[in-house]
Amino acid sequence: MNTLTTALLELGAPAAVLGSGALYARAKMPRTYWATVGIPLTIHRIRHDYENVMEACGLTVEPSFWRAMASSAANRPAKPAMPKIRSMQVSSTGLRVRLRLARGQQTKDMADAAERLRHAWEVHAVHVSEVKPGVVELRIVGFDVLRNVRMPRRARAKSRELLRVPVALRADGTVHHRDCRQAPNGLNLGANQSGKSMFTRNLVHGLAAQPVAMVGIDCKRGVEQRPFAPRLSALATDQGEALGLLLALLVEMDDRYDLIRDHQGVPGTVAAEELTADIWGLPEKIRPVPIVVLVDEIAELFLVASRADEERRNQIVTALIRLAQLARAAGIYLEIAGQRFGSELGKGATLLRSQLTGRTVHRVNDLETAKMGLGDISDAAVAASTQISPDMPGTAVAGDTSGMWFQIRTPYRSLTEVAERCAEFAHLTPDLDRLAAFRPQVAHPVIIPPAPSTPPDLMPVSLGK
Ligand SMILES: Nc1ncnc2c1ncn2[C@@H]1O[C@H](COP(=O)(O)OP(=O)(O)OP(=O)(O)O)[C@@H](O)[C@H]1O
Repeated sequence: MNTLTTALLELGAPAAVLGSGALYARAKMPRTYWATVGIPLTIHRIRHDYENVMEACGLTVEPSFWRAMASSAANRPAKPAMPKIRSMQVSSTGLRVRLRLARGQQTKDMADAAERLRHAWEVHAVHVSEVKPGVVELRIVGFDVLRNVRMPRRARAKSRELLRVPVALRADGTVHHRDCRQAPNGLNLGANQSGKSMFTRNLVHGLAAQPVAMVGIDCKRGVEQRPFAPRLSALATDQGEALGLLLALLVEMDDRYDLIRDHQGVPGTVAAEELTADIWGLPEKIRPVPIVVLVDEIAELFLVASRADEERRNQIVTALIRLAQLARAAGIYLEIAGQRFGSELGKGATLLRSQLTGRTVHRVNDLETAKMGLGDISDAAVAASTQISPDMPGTAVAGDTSGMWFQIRTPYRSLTEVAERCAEFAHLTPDLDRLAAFRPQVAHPVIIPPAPSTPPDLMPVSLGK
C-alpha cells in the first residue's frame, strides 16, 4: 500500500475512492481499516438508504390506520412503517444500533433478517439482541474479531468480579465470561487440538488473582495442570489420587453444610434476613473459600483396564455426580473437559453430563459429540459447532441450558504465561485441611547463575604447581 493511500485511509476516505489499496488495508489491517474507513462508510450506508434497505429486507409493515388516513388527507402515498433508529454508538469493533420495532414486529423478525442486513450494509456480521420489549440492539461487526482475538481493555480491568472470568471474545465483539456462580458446573468439549486446554488456561489465568481455591484432576500424569501447581490447593494425577481427592471434597462439602446449618441455628436465634441456604449468605469472616475443581480429561476417570478398576470407576463417577448435584451451595464448582461425553464412557456419564449447565463445545469430529454438548440447547448451536474450522483452534460455541448460545474464541495464552501468573499469585492459594494430603509439591525454580562478567577465556585459570 502506498503512502498516499495510507494517508487517505487515515483521513477516512471512502474505500471505493481508494481501490485496491483500500482492499489491501481491509484484508491486512481490519482494525485500522474499520476505525478509519469502515465506520464512516457504514454509518453513511445505514443512514443514506435506510428505508430501502428495511423494505428490501422485509422489515416493513402496513402503516397504522391513522397514519394512512393522514397520508391520504395530505394526498401523499402512505409509507409502510419500519423500525426506527433510536441511537447509534461506535465501538472499536463495530457499531451498536438501537431500534424501536414497528408495531406487530418481534425480535425474531430482525434476527431472521440479520443475514440480509449484513450484505446490504457490507459488514462482517449483524447480531440481534433484545434490550426490552419493543427495542432491539443490532451489533454490527466490521471485521472478523475472532481471527485475531484481542480482549477489550475494560474486560481485563473488570476481571476481578469473584468467580466471573473473561475467558473469550464473542463473535459480536463482546466479552464472554465463565461465571461459576451463574452456571456452577461447566462442560468443555472438543476434539484433539481444538483448544480445550486454552480455555482452561484462560480460566486459571483469571481465577489465579481471585480469593478462590483451585483443585486440579489431570490423569495425564499432570502434564497439563502441574505448571499451575503453585496456585493449586490440590492436584490428583491418576485415578487413585482422583478418587481420594473427590472423597475429600465430599467431606469438605459436608463440613460446609454443617457450617451453614449451625449458622441457621434453631429458629429464632438468627435474624430472618440472615437465614441462608448457601455459603454466600454466611458472614464474610466465617464464609469458606469457594473451590473450583478442574477436571482435564473426563474419559481418563471413566477408563477401566481390569475388573478391579471398575469398583474405583463407579466410586469416582458417584462422587462427581454428588458434587455436581449438591456442591453448588457449598461453594464447590466443577469444570470438566473431555473429547466426548456420551453414554459410551460408562454408567453415570449422561447423568453427570446433564448436571453440567455451562457448555462450551470446540471443534468436534462428529455431529454426535456436538449433540452431546449442545443438543439440549439449540439445533442452530449444534450446527454452528460442526462448522468450526481446524485452522481456528480456540473457537467454540458456548451456551447454557437457557437456550442462549454464542460463538467465541479464547485469546492465546502460552503455558509459561499462565504458569508465571500462578507463581505470582501463589500467596493466595488457600490451605484446605481436608485436601492437605493432595497439595502439590512445588518444585523450587531452577536458579540459573548469572553469566560471569569476565569473558570465560580471560578468567584466571589455576595452572597448578
Ligand atoms: N485461541 C487460540 N488462539 C491461537 N491458538 C490456539 C488457541 N487455542 C488453542 N490454540 C493452539 O491450538 C493447539 C491446541 O490447543 P489445546 O492444547 O488447547 O487443545 P486441546 O483441545 O486441549 O488438545 P488436546 O486434547 O490434544 O490436549 C495449541 O497449539 C494451541 O497453542
